[in-house]
Amino acid sequence: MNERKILIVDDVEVKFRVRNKVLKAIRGVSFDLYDQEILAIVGESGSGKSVITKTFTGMLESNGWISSGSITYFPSDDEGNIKPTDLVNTQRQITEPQTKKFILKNCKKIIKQLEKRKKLILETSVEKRKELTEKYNLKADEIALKKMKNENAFKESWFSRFTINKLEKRITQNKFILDLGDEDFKKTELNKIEYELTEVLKDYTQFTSISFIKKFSIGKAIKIMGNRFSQQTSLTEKEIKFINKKFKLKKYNSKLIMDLNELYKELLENNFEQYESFKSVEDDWKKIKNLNFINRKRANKEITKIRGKTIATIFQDPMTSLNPLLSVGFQICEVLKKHRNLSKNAAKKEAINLLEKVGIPNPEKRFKDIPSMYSGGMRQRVVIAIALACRPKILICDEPTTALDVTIQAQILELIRNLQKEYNFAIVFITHDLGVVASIATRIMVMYSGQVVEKGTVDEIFYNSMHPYTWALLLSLPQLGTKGEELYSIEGTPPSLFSKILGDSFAPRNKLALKIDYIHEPPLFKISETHFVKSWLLDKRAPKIEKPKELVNLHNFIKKQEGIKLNNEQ
Ligand SMILES: Nc1ncnc2c1ncn2[C@@H]1O[C@H](COP(=O)(O)OP(=O)(O)OP(=O)(O)O)[C@@H](O)[C@H]1O
Repeated sequence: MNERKILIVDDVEVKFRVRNKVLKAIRGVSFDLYDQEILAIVGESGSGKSVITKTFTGMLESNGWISSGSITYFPSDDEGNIKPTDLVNTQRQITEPQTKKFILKNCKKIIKQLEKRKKLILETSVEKRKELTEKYNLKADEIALKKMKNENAFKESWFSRFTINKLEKRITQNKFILDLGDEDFKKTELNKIEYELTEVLKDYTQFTSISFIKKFSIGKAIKIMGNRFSQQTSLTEKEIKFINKKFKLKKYNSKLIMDLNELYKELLENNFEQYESFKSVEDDWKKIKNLNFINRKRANKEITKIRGKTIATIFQDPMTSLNPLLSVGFQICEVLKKHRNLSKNAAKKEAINLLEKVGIPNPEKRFKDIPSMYSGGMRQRVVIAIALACRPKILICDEPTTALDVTIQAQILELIRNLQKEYNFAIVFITHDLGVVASIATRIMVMYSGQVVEKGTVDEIFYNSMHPYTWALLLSLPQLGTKGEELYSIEGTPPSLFSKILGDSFAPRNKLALKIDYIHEPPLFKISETHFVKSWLLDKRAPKIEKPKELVNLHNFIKKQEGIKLNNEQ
């Protein structure tokens, strides 16, 4: 495997706006993609396999956004120079105004609610709590009585229904105060609020837009502070006056300004140890500062270039990428002319060459045919030819063989593998079928409810997997089934991504779940340089669990099987 990283994805979170609610589809995903490797992403439907790749192809739907994390892409140009590109920042610039508006509105709403809760907890004394409990218990009784006594009238009267609803709502809202028992409970509740506040502020800061005049004064204040921090010299009287007047006294409801104010205090005391924190705030500032019309246009251009040219995608349904009314040859030529600046004749010659490369018989003749005149497998070959026309550095294969029958599936896999060897691009191969990736991948990443739960080389995943979810995926391999018996399937369903997931998201479906799985999220345990597992079972204190017996001899079993062949065993 080539050691050069072509993509670094670090702690990425993706959210979607769905009918005024927020769904968190990706929850802190990190991985590296090496040049020329084949990385497979496996997991059930909805685990986030497609969404994570859309973050670097710039194809996130307009209701989605990357709420935190970084994605750096290191493509090399024709001269072999590498120019790192910050894909998160580029995409942030092109987030739809409507989505941006929603993010800010939603953040403001949550910040307000959290601040209110925090204030309530801090201000509510034991006596006050008692008084409230009595009052609301009384009200609750009152409502129950009213409902019971006057069921019909309640149904008919809009006003009484309205009042009772309002009262019930208020009781639920204040319920957590009534439930606030001892000081410890109060402290945990406050910690939770603080955590949630930092989370929303992360989003808020990234999408806040600041007026030109404010931008100027904040920018100048940051420049002054930057100089003082790096030179380790005190602020002059004039500088203090400027910051106090123009910036410090202003209340911008933003985390960045709050952080800057803290750092300003440190500077006033000549404490220069906070330089690192200052630099990270300065980085955040650069992102906010750049959110403007010109940069939006520039980012749009850059994303189109990346999307079309250097990172290409093949989808499950070839018709997603093909125009049914235009000839296949014309469609390939268009790409060649646009992305490789070829003349009409040269494009035609190259298109026929590509059709031949992907195994279309009689390419000169088939050049003029429209997609419906091709079979499913042949159409997928055409899509691969279009992807190749762009000379991609990364090829995303999103379930490219799922809709095809088994023989065609094997042929397409073979084709992708051969082309990868010839053209030396990296592949991210998405599938829910571990059997398919076994023969093609160098590394496998297992995803569950928007997180990576295990990643390793193909050998590590097949012969030494340690996460119960990976075991379940392996056990569902059709090749492991016994004739006449029902195939293994994972019980239950993944959690809703609309609400916050506490602890290990797989716990409710995992028979081996420990108590801690329901409380704390497990960290990613490092097993080897290439193998990582996100499960409390790997903690020193956890009971020793053996993997299912069916998987113990998987090595021998696979060797005997026709269906699966690991990539390194060819
Ligand atoms: N545009 C969108 N709006 C709202 N939710 C979305 C959107 N796109 C994806 N999601 C949600 O994000 C989650 C992850 O979706 P994703 O398509 O990545 O799953 P997947 O693992 O690729 O599954 P599949 O194999 O079914 O494609 C799902 O819960 C999905 O409903």
